[in-house]
Amino acid sequence: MTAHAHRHELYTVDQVRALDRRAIEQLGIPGYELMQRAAAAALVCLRQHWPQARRTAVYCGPGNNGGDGFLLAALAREAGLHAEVFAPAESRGDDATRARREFEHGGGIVNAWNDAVVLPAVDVHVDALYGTGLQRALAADVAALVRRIHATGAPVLALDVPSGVNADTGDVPGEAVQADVTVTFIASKRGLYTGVAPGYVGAVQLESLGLPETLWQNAHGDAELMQPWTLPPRPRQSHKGNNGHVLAIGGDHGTAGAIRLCGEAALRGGAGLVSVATRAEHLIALNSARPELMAHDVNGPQALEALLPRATVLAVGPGLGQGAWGHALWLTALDAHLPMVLDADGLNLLAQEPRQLSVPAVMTPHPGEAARLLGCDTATIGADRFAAVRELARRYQAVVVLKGAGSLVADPEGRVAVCPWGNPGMATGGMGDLLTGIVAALLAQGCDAWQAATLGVSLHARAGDLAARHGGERGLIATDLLEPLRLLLNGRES
Ligand SMILES: NC(=O)C1=CN([C@@H]2O[C@H](COP(=O)(O)OP(=O)(O)OC[C@H]3O[C@@H](n4cnc5c(N)ncnc54)[C@H](OP(=O)(O)O)[C@@H]3O)[C@@H](O)[C@H]2O)[C@@H](O)CC1
Ligand SMILES: Nc1ncnc2c1ncn2[C@@H]1O[C@H](COP(=O)(O)OP(=O)(O)O)[C@@H](O)[C@H]1O
Ligand SMILES: [K+]
Repeated sequence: MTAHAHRHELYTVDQVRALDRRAIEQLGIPGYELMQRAAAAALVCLRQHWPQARRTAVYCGPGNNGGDGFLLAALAREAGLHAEVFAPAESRGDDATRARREFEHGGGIVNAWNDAVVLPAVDVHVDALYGTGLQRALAADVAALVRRIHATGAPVLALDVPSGVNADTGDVPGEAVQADVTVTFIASKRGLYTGVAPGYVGAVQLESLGLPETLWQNAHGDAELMQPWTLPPRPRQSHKGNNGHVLAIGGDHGTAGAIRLCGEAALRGGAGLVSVATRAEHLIALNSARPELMAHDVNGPQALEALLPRATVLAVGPGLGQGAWGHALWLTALDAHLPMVLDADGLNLLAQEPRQLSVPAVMTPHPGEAARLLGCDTATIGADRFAAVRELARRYQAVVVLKGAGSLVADPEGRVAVCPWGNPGMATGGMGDLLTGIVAALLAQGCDAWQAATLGVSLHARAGDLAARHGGERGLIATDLLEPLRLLLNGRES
């Protein structure tokens, strides 16, 4: 393991607990010392982010997260800051109880919390209510406290995890603290990076608490955080035949846009040739809008079969529909045994008619499509996106992208990568069609399914961020991503 390689790894709560135990038992560092180090690191973080802050309020829960908070308050007082502590519950456990006493022995006062308490005017609120031990939705009185904290408008530093966020899954079963900064200890918790959690964590800062690198050796996480990379430059002698031929299949009546976006993204993703198999009525518009696309009138399976021998990768689904035309093309495409990306109605048809996919295959469901494929509702998908994406990959023996904030990619063996890029400007029609085209183009250029899916997701999300940086999130449209995508693909923008 290279230095700090664990920083790219994401851990489950159980794995984090095992690391804590390892630090205590194998390195001989007592839990209370870890708590002291966490508090010290949190104070440094607070002063870095809010150097002018003089008045703070620290909200301490019953467990060790609350213990971190008491010790932070004690250190803040020693450093000359005003730190007012509110504890909605009694402390439990030796370390948390000891931390509370240490704060009180230093002259600190612990204010009980009830609805009548008036929150002081502070520069920063510190959330030490719950960390990795959160078991369920915040109780009504704590949820009310959280709302009152937010209503003050002052910034919030969350210790380890914003309270109310499930650090394992990224789910928020009730109310949660909306942090500006989350300082997280020892290891990155996987739940902070996907689903609704990214809306609560703010900037995440990992503090390793001075623990030696040996702690993480042979203690791999459950998932990996994607790192920015791209394909190497093309060989000078490259010709279009070396770069694959994507055949995009879709665009039923009224949905020509979806298949055009997919095709254009495959071109900008570097495919050597891109053909589109679609309805006759779309040909003129497609040809005039993007002459580089080879648009074919495909009225049924036979016409599609005629195109298959020249294709190296299929992109199946954007605008395909679920009618007789779409279904017939879908069956023909799946029987072709070519590498493929399956999206949109390609996935909806699969949900209705489950079958084995040829290898390599990449599936790109959003949570709604994932729910149809797994026969559950979208809330179940959101409650544990890691479990959902793994189950899809296992069941269909494909690489699966579960889209949405913090997109996940899983392979059938359970490997998972998490995308830290992307923004809400991308929540607009057509963005998914682009991803399908990009992943197909990468498969066409020789990537395996895992590489194509992870690189495709990362380039797509980073292109979204680059486009939003220039023009803002609202009003961002799918085609805005095509030029930044090309820059990123060629390593021209980081
Ligand atoms: N271990 C270490 O070495 C280090 C740990 N560190 C810190 O410890 C944190 C983990 O501490 P923790 O395990 O004590 O869990 P924590 O989140 O404080 O809560 C547990 C308490 O809350 C309760 N409870 C849970 N959910 C609830 C709910 N919704 N509503 C009401 N109650 C609820 C639960 O009670 P129960 O559900 O069991 O009845 C239990 O009493 C970690 O995030 C980090 O900050 C650092 O100091 C570095 C070293
Ligand atoms: N809030 C967000 N943060 C990050 N990425 C997002 C967000 N909303 C949408 N996206 C991304 O945009 C794409 C939307 O795809 P999809 O839902 O299939 O849209 P469409 O079907 O309209 O093309 C996905 O890649 C998704 O991850
Ligand atoms: K917290």
